[in-house]
Amino acid sequence: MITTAGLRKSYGGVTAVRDATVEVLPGKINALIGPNGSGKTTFFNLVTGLIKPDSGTVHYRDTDITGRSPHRIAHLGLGRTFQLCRIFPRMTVLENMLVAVRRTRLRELLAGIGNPAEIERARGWLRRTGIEHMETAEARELSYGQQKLLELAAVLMAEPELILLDEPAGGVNPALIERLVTLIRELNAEGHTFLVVEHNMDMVMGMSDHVIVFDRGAPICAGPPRQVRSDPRVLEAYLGV
Ligand SMILES: Nc1ncnc2c1ncn2[C@@H]1O[C@H](COP(=O)(O)OP(=O)(O)OP(=O)(O)O)[C@@H](O)[C@H]1O
Repeated sequence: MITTAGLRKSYGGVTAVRDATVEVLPGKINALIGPNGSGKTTFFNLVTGLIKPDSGTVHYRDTDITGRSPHRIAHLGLGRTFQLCRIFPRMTVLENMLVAVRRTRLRELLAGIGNPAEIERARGWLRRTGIEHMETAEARELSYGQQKLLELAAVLMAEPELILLDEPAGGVNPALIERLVTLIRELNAEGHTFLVVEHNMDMVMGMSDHVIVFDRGAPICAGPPRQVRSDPRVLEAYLGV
């Protein structure tokens, strides 16, 4: 679904991503793992247009999206969350949902806010993420885990085909992680493809179909969890053995 070829990004003397030729499989739960600083977030930012590569290409299905702006890429059907949750803290939960939809023109945005059909759709996603009872609360009143669920619910308002999650379980309590995994599995069964960056290995190995491993900016192996888990290159990357 996403194919990158020879993707590269450097910051001064640091090469954050190098030789990244990666395939994100359609219809699957794909995971991207690797030690701290191995280039996962930079790779996400390159794919979603937040930063431009020094060289290499990114394709979404058959479309070359290299260097396109984030909103143009989002319009094609890519939705993403951030490692440090991005919501509007002083807006209510429902308002966060209504401003999140895939609209860039102010007129359309304002039309969505009072639109009963949009409000119903927003409530539907809040129900699915289990935070519908917080609808009128300001987003900052939610626990960190609930804020991450809100961010995902807001992403779902745009009905993305591919959903990229950056450390969805980071700082989230085990009960909410379980809810999140169930939701990811259900959404995947309904046709959404996932690419998830995550350090929680139990979560990654338990739910993913395809795991891509980065080390020092480059992909070192990819495959089903069982294969990746026993790959000596992965053990070396993590343990430095
Ligand atoms: N804007 C930037 N300026 C300078 N260096 C950067 C920048 N962004 C990333 N880097 C460097 O690039 C490398 C890869 O960083 P990146 O955040 O992509 O790794 P990561 O695998 O997502 O790490 P983590 O698991 O800790 O989130 C690191 O050495 C980092 O310090």
